[in-house]
Amino acid sequence: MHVTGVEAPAPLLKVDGLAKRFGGVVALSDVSFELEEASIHTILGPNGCGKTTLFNVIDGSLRPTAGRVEFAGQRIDGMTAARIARLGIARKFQVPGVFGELSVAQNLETALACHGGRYGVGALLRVRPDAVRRDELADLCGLSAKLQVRVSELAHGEKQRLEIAMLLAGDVRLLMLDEPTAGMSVTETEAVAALVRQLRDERGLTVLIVEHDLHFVRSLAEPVLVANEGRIIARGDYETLRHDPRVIRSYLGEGADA
Ligand SMILES: Nc1ncnc2c1ncn2[C@@H]1O[C@H](COP(=O)(O)OP(=O)(O)OP(=O)(O)O)[C@@H](O)[C@H]1O
Repeated sequence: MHVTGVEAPAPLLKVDGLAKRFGGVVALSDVSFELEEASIHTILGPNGCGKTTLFNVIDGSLRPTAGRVEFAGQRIDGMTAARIARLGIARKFQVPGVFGELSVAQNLETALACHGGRYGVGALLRVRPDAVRRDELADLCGLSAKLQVRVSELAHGEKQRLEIAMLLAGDVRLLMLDEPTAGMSVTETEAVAALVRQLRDERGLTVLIVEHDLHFVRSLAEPVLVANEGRIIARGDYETLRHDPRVIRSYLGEGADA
């Protein structure tokens, strides 16, 4: 619905006509979509459909062959990954990027010191940790009772949540998560879904997730983008999309009871 005279808010992320080729391989082809601020979207799609390439272009790891990416009204394709990160885009890879030999507290303090930007690497050890922010992040990822526990002793799901909290030590507006629930139990998966919703509801974060776990996508109950052969072929809520013949043909398969 469009109400005359009422401007829709500008999207936080705008992807327009994006294409990426690797020699003769077309990884992305005319991909366009927008993400509103404080929204959660999941990207579903078969292996090789271009999900990772899309993340790589958004976070500046790759330059697109054509098209543009705008973040908070600013064109970012072509910027370095470091500059894009400073603008407020954070990406979590599938394998938890945490320091196993350090405690939960030390991991969070390291992330805070790095994102502070005021300290050189050498000063990291001398800087007095911001205990208030550290404890706030520990609380966010549900690890307040495990601050002194060595991270290698945490469960897989706890490590994943810890890394998300570490990313939030910086000023993040868009969080990109690559299969955050891979290898998790149902309980752990639900804890990640709750955390993602909390980040959106309490911090106004925009979250873009690549995920194959349909239980997670379903329990999240947020809009889904379906990718196939380098294109976004459908967008909507999962309960509608799972009956869409294009989505069944390209991803879910006939007879899927997802
Ligand atoms: N650096 C590269 N050089 C050549 N081809 C590439 C490169 N990166 C990706 N591709 C190709 O681009 C296409 C999209 O790959 P991409 O990794 O983005 O898909 P994906 O949806 O993330 O797959 P998966 O779910 O398996 O991770 C594939 O055909 C892949 O082989």
